[in-house]
Amino acid sequence: MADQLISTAVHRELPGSYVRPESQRPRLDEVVPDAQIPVVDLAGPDVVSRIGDACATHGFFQVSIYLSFSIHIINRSTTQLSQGSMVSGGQPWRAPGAHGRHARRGLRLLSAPAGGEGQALLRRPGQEDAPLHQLQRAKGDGAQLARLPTPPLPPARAFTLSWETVSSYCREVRELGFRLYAAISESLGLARDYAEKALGEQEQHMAVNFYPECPAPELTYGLPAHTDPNALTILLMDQQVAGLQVLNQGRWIAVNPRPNALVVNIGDQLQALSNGRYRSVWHRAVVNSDMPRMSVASFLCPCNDVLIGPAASLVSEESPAVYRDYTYAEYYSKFWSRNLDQEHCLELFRTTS
Ligand SMILES: O=C(O)CCC(=O)C(=O)O
Ligand SMILES: [Fe+2]
Repeated sequence: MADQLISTAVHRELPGSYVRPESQRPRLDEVVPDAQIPVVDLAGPDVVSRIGDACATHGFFQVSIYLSFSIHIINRSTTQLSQGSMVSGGQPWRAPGAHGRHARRGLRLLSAPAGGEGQALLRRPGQEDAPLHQLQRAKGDGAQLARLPTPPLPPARAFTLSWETVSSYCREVRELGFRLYAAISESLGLARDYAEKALGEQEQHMAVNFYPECPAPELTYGLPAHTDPNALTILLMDQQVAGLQVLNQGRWIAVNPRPNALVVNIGDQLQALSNGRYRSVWHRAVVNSDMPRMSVASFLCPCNDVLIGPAASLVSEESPAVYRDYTYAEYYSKFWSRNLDQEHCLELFRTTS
């Protein structure tokens, strides 16, 4: 038990508490199945302008990458999980303490059986070896998770990964994030180190999302529509099972997994910094009836007390500041004090002029 990362219930019937009211269901028949979000090859031509275009039009893109060992292993693990096999070896996952204060909030373990509701656990430093069922539910800075009701938690599935694999994955994704910050800054006409400096010392949070197969995907969500409150998110998706959907020009489009690619999206803080030119768009995860799905999200988060607002050189008489300055701490607490699928949280920070 102690070395199990994820365990969850498999429901044969969708429990009533997960059934969404008619008006809030995903309407899967209206989703565009084969739309493409932009793909950027970091080793290819015009990287900066392609990233800039993607951030302005979709807020989402896929980056083709060379699959390093750690990315490959994690990729294979998430995919094998959906195929029903176990992956084992080395130490279990634990809070990435090697990143010290960058990982203050620990590793979020989130299982969302068949709904926007689910088990939410936060593995804090010092709790690494606690059996999953004994972990505290998230509190304090993880308050957003603590709102979720607890489903039964039999140890149905598990996998373990070595500590070295997880920590080198965290490091590589962080480096990729900083490369992307540089390209994003340049595409806005800012110095290449603008975003990295303006957002202060970055925390890196990771979420492992596990979506069990669901008998009635049309009645519920894996993760309801939301925007990401942080600056930049890098998502490793199951290679076999689609589930991520993105709102584009008023329609939900399915993001189909690509081999050797990670999905990147602009979070609310880069929308603010770009004075609204780049978009932190609504996205959601749906479940499916045949296979479970897993995704691993890495969130680059600004320093809590740094002042965030539109970059000065993007503000002019013709293009006044769309948002007021605020600290990330203020933003973050506002974000989680509302329902996720209410209005875009940045609207609450709009300038009145
Ligand atoms: O599982 C997915 O595809 C989406 C995950 C996500 O949006 C998140 O963790 O914020
Ligand atoms: Fe998200």
